[in-house]
Amino acid sequence: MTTPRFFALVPAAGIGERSGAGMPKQYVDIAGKPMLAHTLAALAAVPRVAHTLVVLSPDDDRFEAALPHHQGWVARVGGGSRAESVLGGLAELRRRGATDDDWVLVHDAARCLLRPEWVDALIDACADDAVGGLLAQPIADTLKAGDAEGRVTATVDRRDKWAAQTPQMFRLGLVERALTAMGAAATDEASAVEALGLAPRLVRASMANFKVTWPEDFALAAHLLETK
Ligand SMILES: Nc1ccn([C@@H]2O[C@H](COP(=O)(O)OP(=O)(O)OP(=O)(O)O)[C@@H](O)[C@H]2O)c(=O)n1
Ligand SMILES: C[C@](O)(CO)[C@H](O)COP(=O)(O)O
Repeated sequence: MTTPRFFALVPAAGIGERSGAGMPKQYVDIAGKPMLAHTLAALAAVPRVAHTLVVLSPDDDRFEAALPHHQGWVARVGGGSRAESVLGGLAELRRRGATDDDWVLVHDAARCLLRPEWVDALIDACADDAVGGLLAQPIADTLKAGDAEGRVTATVDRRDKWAAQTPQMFRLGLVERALTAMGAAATDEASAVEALGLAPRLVRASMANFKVTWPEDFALAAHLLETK
């Protein structure tokens, strides 16, 4: 049996509607570079990652101008949901030689605060795991359920709750089967794997690995990148 390799897959085919940026948020300039460039630089600094594949929308006409010196793998195989974009990327990894047993670390383009040491920690924790796992943060705040009027309907027991982050690391064959079965309803890879009856490993991460989602997140990300 050949030694499994580690590939990173970065879905970057979203439109960033919640960000209010008026353009796909992965191309918004943060601390002097497009958000996506920060994300890719962190993954490129992990020697165990053999290749990183960026998944763009088939309509993307910004990538080459935004990242003119990029030399890594890029494919315009994104879909209408994050899960479809990841599935398109997995098929592309196969076309480029990846096989069922290789590990794939799926990481949101929008988590541009990623640090190489967090990726290494995930790989160290999961490389010998039968299922795989994800970076995640135990919930520190009291957790509320709310209704459409913005009123609390319940306080949710937070003791076993974690906020899922990325990268999420699974074998190519497993994550492809899981996402194919669950489809667009899968908001992350782990939930699709869970639906197969498996229990991904939770690897404690940092709050700083947050996903730039809302308009105010750009300033926070810029501050953290400028002061790191
Ligand atoms: N059809 C999609 C939707 C999302 N993504 C990617 O999945 C990651 C996480 O998604 P999210 O933060 O929700 O990004 P957007 O979908 O762009 O944002 P929004 O939901 O606000 O439109 C992002 O890197 C985004 O580019 C993708 O590749 N393909
Ligand atoms: C994958 C993810 O970042 C884990 O928290 C999250 O589920 C993505 O959700 P989004 O609605 O696509 O931003």
